[in-house]
Amino acid sequence: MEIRSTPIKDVYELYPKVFKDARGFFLETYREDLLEKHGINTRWVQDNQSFSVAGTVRGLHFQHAPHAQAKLVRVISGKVYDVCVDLRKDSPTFGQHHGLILDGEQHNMLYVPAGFAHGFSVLEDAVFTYKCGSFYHKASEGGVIWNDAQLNIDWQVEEALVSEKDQELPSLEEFVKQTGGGL
Ligand SMILES: Cc1cn([C@H]2C[C@H](O)[C@@H](COP(=O)(O)OP(=O)(O)O[C@H]3O[C@@H](C)C(=O)[C@@H](O)[C@H]3O)O2)c(=O)[nH]c1=O
Repeated sequence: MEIRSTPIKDVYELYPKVFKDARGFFLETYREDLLEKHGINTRWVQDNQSFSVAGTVRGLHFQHAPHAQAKLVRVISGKVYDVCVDLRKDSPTFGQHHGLILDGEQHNMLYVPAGFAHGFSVLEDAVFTYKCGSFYHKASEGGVIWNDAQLNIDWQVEEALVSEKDQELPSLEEFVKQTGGGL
């Protein structure tokens, strides 16, 4: 597995080695020792899975401290454009995002630290799965609107299918006011 740093500190892309043969393929989907080499010592406590039709956008989500979640995200089948947004107060890259294609061919992953909002758009019907470093805590859920003008994320979908809950998320500007500058 190759772990690559990104323009945003503490965010990593992971590319597992995929062994293909006549039966199909094999890959390691999680290696604690390799993540530890990058200072990632997250104790993963919850795994989630969702399925989304093409055109869906889920996000941008986070949980407030003390229930903030690191996430290790990947696609089992299909293709998404996955995005994390740096919302760490005082981070030099606050408000910047990192996006990449995750798909069921490369089986690549993104490590999203706590302090980031996360979301994805679905380019081909996708089964999405992720590990979480903290349990789901409904009262701590927060987010930023997916199509925020300041964030200016190119989601690569024409007509986005977005949940009612996600349509009501605040803008980045409102989020900054509410939180006094970030997470
Ligand atoms: C996230 C989550 C949701 N749920 C429930 C709440 C709700 O009734 C139903 C669907 O929840 P949502 O609409 O929030 O699901 P979804 O929009 O897929 O939420 C997820 O989006 C991506 C982008 C993330 O980064 C995740 O952390 C998570 O926030 O599932 C749980 O029971 N446990 C969980 O951990």
